[in-house]
Amino acid sequence: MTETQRSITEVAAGILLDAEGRYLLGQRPEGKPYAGYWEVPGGKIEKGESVFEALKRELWEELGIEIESSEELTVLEHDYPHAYVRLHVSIIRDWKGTPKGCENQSLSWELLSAEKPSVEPLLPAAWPMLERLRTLLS
Ligand SMILES: Nc1nc2c([nH]c(=O)n2[C@@H]2O[C@H](COP(=O)(O)OP(=O)(O)OP(=O)(O)O)[C@@H](O)[C@H]2O)c(=O)[nH]1
Repeated sequence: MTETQRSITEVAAGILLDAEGRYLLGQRPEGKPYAGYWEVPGGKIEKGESVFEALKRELWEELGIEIESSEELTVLEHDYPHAYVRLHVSIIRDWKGTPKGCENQSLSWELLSAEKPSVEPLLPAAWPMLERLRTLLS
């Protein structure tokens, strides 16, 4: 397949934001592209799913939490060697349950007011979404 024929992978990503101004990052498990990199929770949107439905499913599978609502933050695209990805990024302020690493992934709560996260490396496309969030909330 040539570059111009690359299909777009649609992804839903959810920034969990708590009352203390912290957001959640998860570490990509072994076996996935960019294993070991930190990311905002989420995953690929399946055929027939809305962004919210995908987010709800992914956050249940990955973190064991239930969400009833989300706020759209931004849509951004990133050209990776393995895929051309379009990320639909939402903010989630309310959820049921305590996030845990259901896929054995490590989790880290990070302060939005900090200059950069305490964990690294981050997936390249995670940086612009955090920038967007800071701009919105500042
Ligand atoms: N969840 C998430 N994915 C991101 C972020 N940034 C980013 O570039 N991506 C990209 O979006 C895609 C998400 O796919 P994924 O592999 O996590 O999706 P998934 O859980 O459905 O994977 P699976 O098909 O292996 O089950 C990957 O290509 C990943 O590199 C981010 O902050 N969060």
